[in-house]
Amino acid sequence: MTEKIQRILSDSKGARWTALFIVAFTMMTGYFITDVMSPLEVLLDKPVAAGGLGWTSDDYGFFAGSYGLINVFLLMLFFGGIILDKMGIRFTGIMACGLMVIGVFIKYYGVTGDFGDSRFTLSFVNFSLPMSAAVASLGFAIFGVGCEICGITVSKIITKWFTGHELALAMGIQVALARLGTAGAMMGALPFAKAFGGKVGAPVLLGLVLLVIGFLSFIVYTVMDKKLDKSVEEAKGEKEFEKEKETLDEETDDDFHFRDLKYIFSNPGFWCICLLCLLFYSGVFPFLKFATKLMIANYGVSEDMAGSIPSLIPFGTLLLTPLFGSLYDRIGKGATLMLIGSAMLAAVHFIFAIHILPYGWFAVIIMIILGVAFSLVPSAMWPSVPKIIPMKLLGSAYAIIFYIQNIGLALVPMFIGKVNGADPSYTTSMSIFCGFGVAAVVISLLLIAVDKKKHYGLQDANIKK
Ligand SMILES: N[C@@H](Cc1c[nH]cn1)C(=O)NCC(=O)O
Repeated sequence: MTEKIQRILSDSKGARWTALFIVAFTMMTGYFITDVMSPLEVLLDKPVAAGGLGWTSDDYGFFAGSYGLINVFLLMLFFGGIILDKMGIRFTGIMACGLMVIGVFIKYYGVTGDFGDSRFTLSFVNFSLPMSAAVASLGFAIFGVGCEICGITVSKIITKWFTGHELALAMGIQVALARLGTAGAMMGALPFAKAFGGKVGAPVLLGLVLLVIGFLSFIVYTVMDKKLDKSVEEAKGEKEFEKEKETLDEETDDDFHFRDLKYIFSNPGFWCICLLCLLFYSGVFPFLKFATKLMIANYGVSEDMAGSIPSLIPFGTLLLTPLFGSLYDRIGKGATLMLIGSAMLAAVHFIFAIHILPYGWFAVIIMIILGVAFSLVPSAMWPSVPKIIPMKLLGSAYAIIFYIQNIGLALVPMFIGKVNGADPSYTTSMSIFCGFGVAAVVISLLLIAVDKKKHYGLQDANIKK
């Protein structure tokens, strides 16, 4: 038995954890860029003459939501999943990293170029943005395509290496490292920009450099991926082994057929996860984009410290996501973890909406609770997908989930930007975020019921004894 277990590369603990850390680093640099401008709203809305970019809260909302625009309206994420299942991990990963770098380059040009007073206008839909916001949004939208496709690729990579091992722990650690990127951006971007004379471009340039290093590390991963495939091929010759590693063997790119997608679309558990993902993440990522200014406006936190409080959310998840992931691996109860996380999300946003205790220390406590919620749901949600969907369709399944999630990531910030313009007290926007939490609770309950009926095993441990 032991002899057989050593036969493919992913059975080596060292090899699979090395692979994980390499791709997790790439994702971390992507997450840094995703949120590098989130704490900078206070600089962006200063007039051009005062060193800002003269964006309104509406302009900023559009920019924040532009991340998901191409993914949603050009169905890029959907195609990304199919490309992943058809063309494989190495091709798709490199393509995604390339898109991220191009996108950030354009975004950097958007926030540093001299556009004077020029505006980008679509008069037939009554739409107008400062040119800097339009160019930065275009870059962010291209980056968003790359980052999301890279995300589904990394999820598939982890499933490929960790199925039958510490799958949820590995996914938890990847997400935790990604959050380190978010936390670094939330904490560091504003002080870094200020250190460079309040220049918004400085932290973006830093992100660009990190991203290029992340791209290089993905290229290193492709060497490991090739070696894993080779070891699987070699092991395939042995019938007995083939049977044992059925799941991994299924993952040959030739096995993907479009007609199989109906298996995904007709799966009720899959739809519950999609909806839960849309609702839960709409209550977290878009909230992060506005949280720094909320701290200044409603909790009297100084501009320099304001980004640090929301950064507690991703920082909290650093330890907790792997911890809850490991709990799921060993004890199970994945659907229950998602329910508890959703309930906490609703409670936190309710507290923000009703403005009780407007002190910085109280905001810190609430952010920590949100950090726990933000650990519970992802640590259980992402490793639950392979329990519902077979390996050969996993790329497409993650892509569809991310696609639906991106509808929220694109539209919610745009909507909230407008809402905050009309109601700067944040009561309306926080009530909307609370509504997402309540709806997520309802879907989590539904998921528990569907799991009971269909026996997906979401409440079962992942590690087979
Ligand atoms: N689809 C991503 C969203 C994202 C945010 N920043 C970069 N990508 C996602 O949901 N990833 C999983 C997670 O829990 O962060």
